[in-house]
Amino acid sequence: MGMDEKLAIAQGLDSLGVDVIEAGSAMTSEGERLAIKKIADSGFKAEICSYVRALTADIDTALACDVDSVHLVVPVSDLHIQIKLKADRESVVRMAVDVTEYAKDHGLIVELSGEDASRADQDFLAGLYTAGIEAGADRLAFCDTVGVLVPEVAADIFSRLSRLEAPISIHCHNDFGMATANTVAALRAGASQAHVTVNGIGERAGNASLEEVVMALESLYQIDTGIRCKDIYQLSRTVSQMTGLLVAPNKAIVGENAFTHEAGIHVHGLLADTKTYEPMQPENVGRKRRIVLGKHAGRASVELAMREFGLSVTSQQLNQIVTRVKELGDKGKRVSDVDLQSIADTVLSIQMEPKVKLEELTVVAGNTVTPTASVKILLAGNERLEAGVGVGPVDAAINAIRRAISGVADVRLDEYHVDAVTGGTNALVEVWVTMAMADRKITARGAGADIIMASVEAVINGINRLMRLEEEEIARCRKA
Ligand SMILES: CC(=O)SCCNC(=O)CCNC(=O)[C@H](O)C(C)(C)COP(=O)(O)OP(=O)(O)OC[C@H]1O[C@@H](n2cnc3c(N)ncnc32)[C@H](O)[C@@H]1OP(=O)(O)O
Ligand SMILES: CC(=O)C(=O)O
Repeated sequence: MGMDEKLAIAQGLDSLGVDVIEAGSAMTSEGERLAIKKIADSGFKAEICSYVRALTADIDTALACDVDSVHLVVPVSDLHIQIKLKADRESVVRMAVDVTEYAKDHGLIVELSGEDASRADQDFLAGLYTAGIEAGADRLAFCDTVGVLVPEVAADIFSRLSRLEAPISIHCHNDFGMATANTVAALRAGASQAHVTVNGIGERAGNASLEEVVMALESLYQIDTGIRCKDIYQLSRTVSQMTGLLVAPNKAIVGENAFTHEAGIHVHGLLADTKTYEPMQPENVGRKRRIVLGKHAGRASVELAMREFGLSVTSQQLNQIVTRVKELGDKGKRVSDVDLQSIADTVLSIQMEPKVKLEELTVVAGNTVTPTASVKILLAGNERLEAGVGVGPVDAAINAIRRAISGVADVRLDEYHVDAVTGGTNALVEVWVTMAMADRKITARGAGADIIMASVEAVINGINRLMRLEEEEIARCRKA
């Protein structure tokens, strides 16, 4: 991340209500120093911290960035002391004490941290912490650097360390997928702070995730963390966009599917009470519930979708629609709103002419031209010609179509996703879009060997669906 990205994330963390922002390691690079200084000088409520090694030169670098505090890390396992640092236990304690005193003399808050603490001799570690407190350390930290803690051991260690005369943080890595569980166990046993990262990003398999730790404490232990939970999802999206690190769809709390339901049995239960299949309300973390259709759909979910479409169906028609949805699901397809509408139209024998039809599309792209598209469409039988430019040929084609229908249907493209269904450069692609007009949102699909045509098909399907929904809404209002 560059300075702008780091600053935006720091702003998000500060608004979320975190106590300390570790803004980076000041000794890393000039760019990192500029970013840390900018964050430190931004007047955030949170304490701004820099990671430092047990070296006075690192303290000087952090001081030049105007930080409030340092996360002063000292290797404490024999493996790290002897093999990595080529030192011994006594000299490590001396380094910790000397650099803590140096940092305190220069006005910094010091969090003295044991690196690889979970593989260290715990008596030696306790002695080092005590020496650090005597040298002025304000807080301590215990790093499970390679993620080998388990919750029982974390609880056992922290029930002893929490007797020391300084608050102590838990810092967990996720190599075995245990970071959240270990963090929560340490907090329950007396740790007073937790080091966490948004979306669980971090070295190797990452660190304990902020959203998981916060929501586990809030929902499972009824602990008020002081975090503005409703802003968690927005910050997760910001971090993902700014780092380019995609969040897995099934990631707890912030994954695309964390509040999405497809299974018919689940949707049936949810309709009676959302608590049946949701351990927390999606709104609590800034999310919305989504019900999608696929081969696991049941009558209850399809009936719900029909009601949302404003269609009333008989029990027999409902069964037919469910069967066709499952047939599509069996072919490995997600069922878009447009797919469902066309299934319902077939079963209910409804014949609708699409409002928008593509007549012609020409796209020019290459290394010496701005991608440009021209379209001829029929809009309710009237010919419209338009052109558009874009960052690429797909963008240009979609912009041209949106211009051709503007004034009649002002649609937004909220999400665009393309999958190669088969391999190779002649792959069959499937394009999936989420489109919106005013506050209505729908999904649509297009497929083919030509990525531009598949994209245009998906977008035109979506536009037709949105225009039809609007027409039906107007008709309902007139009737009422
Ligand atoms: C677990 C964690 O440490 S999480 C934080 C990790 N953060 C970073 O690594 C920040 C990014 N790192 C960097 O930009 C570079 O590694 C720098 C600028 C810090 C150092 O670069 P270099 O001087 O080229 O050293 P290099 O990275 O090869 O090796 C690290 C050096 O730090 C020493 N070191 C490592 N940890 C510590 C520590 N906690 N205290 C004191 N010295 C340490 C190593 O022994 C090694 O010293 P040596 O070069 O005298 O053998
Ligand atoms: C400091 C750190 O990231 C660790 O030891 O895990």
